[in-house]
Amino acid sequence: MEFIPADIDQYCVDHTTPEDDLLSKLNRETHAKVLQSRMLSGHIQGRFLSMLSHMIQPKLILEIGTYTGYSALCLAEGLAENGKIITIDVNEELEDFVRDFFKQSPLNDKIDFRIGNALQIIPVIADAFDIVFIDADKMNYKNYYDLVIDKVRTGGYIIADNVLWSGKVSNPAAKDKDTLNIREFNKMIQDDARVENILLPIRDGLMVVRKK
Ligand SMILES: C[S@@+](CC[C@H](N)C(=O)[O-])C[C@H]1O[C@@H](n2cnc3c(N)ncnc32)[C@H](O)[C@@H]1O
Repeated sequence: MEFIPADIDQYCVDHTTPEDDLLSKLNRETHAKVLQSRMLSGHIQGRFLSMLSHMIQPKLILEIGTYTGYSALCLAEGLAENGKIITIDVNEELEDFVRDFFKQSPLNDKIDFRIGNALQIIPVIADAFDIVFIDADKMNYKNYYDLVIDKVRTGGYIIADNVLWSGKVSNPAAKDKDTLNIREFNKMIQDDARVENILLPIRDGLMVVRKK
């Protein structure tokens, strides 16, 4: 679902810094070779994640849901010197594809790509995160949030993707499991006194949360 008219969307694209060659190739190859290519963040959201990362200059980013690595590469662009991004995905079938793209990036040394279930990997990470990007299975968004909130430094950020779920969140007739999960997640954030938050209608909706 498009939230803004196609001509305005195109105008935004035309007035946004283009993807670099590697991201453009990754975008193309994901669409040509990988199932469910809609999951890739894409140009505008990728530039937004990169911009946020440059503003925050994080030392440590956690990404939950690598897919083909597009958003990991965008987030890595703003890392502080000696900064690192840990990105986790459960899908081992994509591992070679993703590692091949990471190796072509000058940021490869800053990317710690882990294959496995994020629910099991996050509890054994001891460091404090400056940014967490939640972009995996929707039924576990609340669990991911609970797992990371104490590991985010004060003043750090959690960003969650797809929180508008193609607009279904505001349609009372939509009662499928993922919609209910995302709705509950959004309410949980809205009611959490430990954070302040803004829901931005970028692509499928980004919830940006700052830990007080
Ligand atoms: C929406 S895609 C991520 C897109 C990517 N962040 C981007 O913007 O290009 C969601 C990914 O989450 C992964 N995933 C689902 N459940 C997971 C889990 N329990 N642990 C780790 N990754 C998981 C899927 O394999 C899939 O690749």
